[in-house]
Order: sequence, then structure tokens, then C-alpha cells
Amino acid sequence: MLRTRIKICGITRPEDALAAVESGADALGLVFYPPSPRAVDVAQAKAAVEGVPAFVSVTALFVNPTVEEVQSVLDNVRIDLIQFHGDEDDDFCRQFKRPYIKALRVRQASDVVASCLRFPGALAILLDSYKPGVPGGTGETFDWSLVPETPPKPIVLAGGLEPSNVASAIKQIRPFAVDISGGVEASKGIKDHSKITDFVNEVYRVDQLYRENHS
Ligand SMILES: O=C(O)c1ccccc1NCC(=O)[C@H](O)[C@H](O)COP(=O)(O)O
Repeated sequence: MLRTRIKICGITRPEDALAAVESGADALGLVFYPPSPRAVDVAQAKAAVEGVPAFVSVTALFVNPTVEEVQSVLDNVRIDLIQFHGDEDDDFCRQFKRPYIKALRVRQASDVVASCLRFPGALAILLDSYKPGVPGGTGETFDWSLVPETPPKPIVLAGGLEPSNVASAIKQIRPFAVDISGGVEASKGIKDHSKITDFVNEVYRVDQLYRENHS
């Protein structure tokens, strides 16, 4: 079994990026969506990820951006992956020639399979909670029983994860990756480093248990 990958989203400060890297995160997320309390501009983003080693992926997150907005970020910040949270279609997402993740706010089971099929170019589908008018970062969980057992694409599970519930989530869904933002914050946009460590350790713990029970 592959271990569960860990993405810490909503990074705004270099010290939070380094804390996530030192804890063992696989990927970091930068929110390029101005209405978000975790939004960064190009200068903040560059500073935040400057010391991030190449083996940790940096993800740029957008909600219905223009082509120029995405391109400007790609031209100026080290970005390995793009994550789209709006109404973008597969053609839009693919044009930047970077691996991309499409976020889906889950309301019913059929949403998951349908989305995987609508985004053949996506590296993975990120499943998040549905809250009217809020494109992401809700801090709320959704009904995990809506996730099919064998989805057509790798699943990144998001929405209201915390150190205290991530083990149950992984046991139930076995996602490719877990994504957290609010659950490791001290306040909006500011990460709590001990919560990051607790979260990562909890993911490692449940993966280790799984390996022991399936060897
Ligand atoms: O974080 C935001 O404010 C945000 C705004 C608009 C679109 C996406 C946003 N965040 C995405 C994420 O941080 C995560 O991918 C995901 O939504 C999990 O967030 P959380 O429930 O806080 O763990």
C-alpha cells in the first residue's frame, strides 16, 4: 500500500511552510483567491515557499481565475501543481501544461464518479464539503459514505479534517491524500505548528496500523 500523502493548505508564511515540511508534509497549498482570509499575492507566495525543498510539492489554488492570473503566478512562483476550486472545465485546467487537481464539493455519491469522468486530465479529484456560496476552506466535514469504494481517479480528501478525525477518515475512505487547512490553524491564515505535527503523526500512525494488519 502507498502511504497516505499529506497536503497542508492555506500557507501564508515561510515559518508555516517550513514547519509543515519538517513535520513530514508532502505538499503545501497557496490560496490565490482574494476573498479568502488565507489569500496570498505573488510576493507573499514567493517568500512563503522560498525554502521549501524540491521534494515537497507546491500547489497553487484558484477559483475561476483568468488565464492571465494563473500564468502570472506560474511565471513568478515555484508551482508544481494547480488546484481549481471553481467552475473551470477540463480544457481550461489542462492548458497550463502543469499537473492539476480538480476540487469537487460533494453533495451526492454520483457527483464523485461524474466529476472524475468530466476531468480526464486531472491528476486527482479533491473532495470537499458543500456549503452554498463557499468554494472551499469551510472547515466542515461531509458525509464520507458518499465516496465510492473504487473511484476512477485518486482521491484527495478535504473538508474539516483535524488530528482527531483523520484516522477515521483514512480508515473509511483510504484516500490517496488528505488535505487540511483550518484544522491546523491558530487563526485564519496562521498555522499552529503543533497541530501540524499532530496531524502528520496521526496519518503516519494509522498508515502503520494498516500495514501491520495487512502484512
Ligand atoms: O482556504 C480557503 O479560504 C479557500 C477558499 C476558496 C477555495 C478553497 C479554499 N481552501 C481550500 C483548502 O484549504 C482545502 O483544499 C480544503 O478546502 C480544506 O479546507 P479545511 O476544511 O479548512 O481543512
